[in-house]
Amino acid sequence: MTRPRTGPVLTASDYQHLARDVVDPDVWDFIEGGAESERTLAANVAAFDRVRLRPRVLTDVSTVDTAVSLFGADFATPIGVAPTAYHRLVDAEGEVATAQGAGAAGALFVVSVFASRTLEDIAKASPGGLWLHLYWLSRRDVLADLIRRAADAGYQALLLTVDAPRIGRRWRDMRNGFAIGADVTAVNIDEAVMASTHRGGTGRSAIAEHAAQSFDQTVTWADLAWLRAQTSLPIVLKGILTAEDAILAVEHGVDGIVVSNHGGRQLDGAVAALDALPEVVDAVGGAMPVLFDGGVRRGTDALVALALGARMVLLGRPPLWALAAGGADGVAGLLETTTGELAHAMALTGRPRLADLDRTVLSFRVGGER
Ligand SMILES: Cc1cc2nc3c(=O)[nH]c(=O)nc-3n(C[C@H](O)[C@H](O)[C@H](O)COP(=O)(O)O)c2cc1C
Ligand SMILES: CCCCC(=O)C(=O)O
Repeated sequence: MTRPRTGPVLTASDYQHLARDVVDPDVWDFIEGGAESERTLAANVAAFDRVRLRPRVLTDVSTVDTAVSLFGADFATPIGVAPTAYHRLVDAEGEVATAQGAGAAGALFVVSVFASRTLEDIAKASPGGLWLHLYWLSRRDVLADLIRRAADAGYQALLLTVDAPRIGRRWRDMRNGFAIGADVTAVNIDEAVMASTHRGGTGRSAIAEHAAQSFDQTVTWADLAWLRAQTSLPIVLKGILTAEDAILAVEHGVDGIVVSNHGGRQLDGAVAALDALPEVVDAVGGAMPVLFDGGVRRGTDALVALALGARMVLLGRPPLWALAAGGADGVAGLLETTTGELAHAMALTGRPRLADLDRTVLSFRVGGER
């Protein structure tokens, strides 16, 4: 995609180019990179390029409605912000600015457990809906404390990421000896738990080493009962790619799932997120909302995922590009732009309501389905 160096910022790709000029090269690799050969990272984006749309005509598209509600909260857009760690790596205000931008756009913001601003400061600054993301840390006392703080601060749901019992082998980070700079910390977790994230070294990623030390790799479906007992907030699992696991999620009484391969950062060679979406939606059969992330870069991408049955789509890297390029205004601008593209695509496909979006809008086969 080409872009003028100056001039209006029209697309997510424009924010990406602007961000590249201002972000430290090692941080850029951390953001942009995926696991190993980055095949799944590439597949996520390529999957959208295989899809073409079947527009219907002569429907009244004078009003297009992108509003959606989830767990009793209303959002102006079905395009939200996925959990990503350490926003202060790219902006001094970090997650506070992201929350302001997402809230201004009426979008959901899922705050990473590795946020670099406190949950309370983010909540105070946020005019919109927030969820808290968790990794299953070995220290259950730390988890229980985070869950209590999230509820107290008004977070509306918990999102547990289940595709990262250990962190993917991200060659870029390993080659860079990537570590989190001393000025950026995961302030919501004990410094003692987080100390190793600051210690890089040749051939090693400090983040991966930290996860190996602090994540509980023994966790199974049975442990979800412990989480359920900690909170009355909805619990959403992120990182489901198969019908088998979707059915287990329903059986274990979770409240929602996110179809995701972690933006190609975990299992290299995993199925493209879009290709996994139809089988998961079909397996869930409407029992709970299915969300989606991975490779969404345009409104038409969001439309495709929504048409396959996603209730909401999340963006991972693009909000970081926008935050780096323009702070809170950048994040709001990105979400408003992408939502505008979605609304435009809904009008031009003759489907002015989200409820009108179904698989008849897709002409190419995705994940073995239409
Ligand atoms: C820099 C970065 C940090 C991330 N941190 C987290 C995290 O803390 N927890 C998590 O579940 N996913 C994390 N992710 C994955 C995103 O939530 C999301 O699944 C992925 O980025 C979506 O793909 P996309 O970047 O193509 O939109 C991270 C992704 C990036 C790029
Ligand atoms: C230790 C976890 C780092 C955040 C993460 O999940 C990612 O980089 O994808």
